[in-house]
Amino acid sequence: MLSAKALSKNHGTHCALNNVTFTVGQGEIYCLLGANGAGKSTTIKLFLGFMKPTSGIAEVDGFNPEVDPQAVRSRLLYIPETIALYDELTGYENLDYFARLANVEDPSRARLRESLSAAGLPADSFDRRVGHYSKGMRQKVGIALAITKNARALLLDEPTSGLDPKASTEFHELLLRQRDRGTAILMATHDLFRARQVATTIGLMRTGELRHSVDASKITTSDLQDLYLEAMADAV
Ligand SMILES: Nc1ncnc2c1ncn2[C@@H]1O[C@H](COP(=O)(O)OP(=O)(O)OP(=O)(O)O)[C@@H](O)[C@H]1O
Repeated sequence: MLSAKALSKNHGTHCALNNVTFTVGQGEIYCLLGANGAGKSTTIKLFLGFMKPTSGIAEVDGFNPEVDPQAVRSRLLYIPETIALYDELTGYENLDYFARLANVEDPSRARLRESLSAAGLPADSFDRRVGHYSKGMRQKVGIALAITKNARALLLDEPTSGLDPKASTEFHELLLRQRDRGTAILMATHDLFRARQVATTIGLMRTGELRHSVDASKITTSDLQDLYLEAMADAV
């Protein structure tokens, strides 16, 4: 579903991403781990078409965002560290607005409310202004949009940064549910322990390179931590 093929990105003489190749299939979670500046966000932005690769391709369901931006956008949902919502609108109104923007045809009230509920928002919050939502609740509106839109892939850039442990646990449980619906999930994170818990595959990045791609079911948290530290120490 998501396929990075020899993906490279330079900013002038600075190489942000160097020949990165990996795939994320339907029903898989691929977590990108790495120090600040390793190239995680760059990878995500290339799939979104927010920037153009210097070489290589970031394909979404066989579509290249440079060639078929509409086809790519209709398949993806992006959740950044802090999701941008209209604080003056309610959770329901935000979802309705963004669903229409995403070309969901005539999203019914019942469907939108079901999505908010499936994303773990309590019914009494649907009609409250989002300005009064916690950060965890705001991120859930993003998941509700993914559900409404039936997004085939989720791109997440440190989505649980700043969430308390309970909210973070809930959010990761939601991701597992989306995975089980067949969604392909690519997530940049600094949370090694959560990555080990939820990922199908973990990619360890440093200075623009994908140093290791690890089957999450075949590594202990302690071994992953050692591998991470080893890869990062190598960068110094
Ligand atoms: N628009 C830009 N112009 C120049 N350099 C950039 C630009 N965007 C990113 N970079 C550089 O590219 C490299 C990769 O950045 P990127 O944001 O992908 O890292 P990251 O792994 O997501 O880091 P973080 O964990 O801090 O979010 C960094 O050295 C960064 O400074």
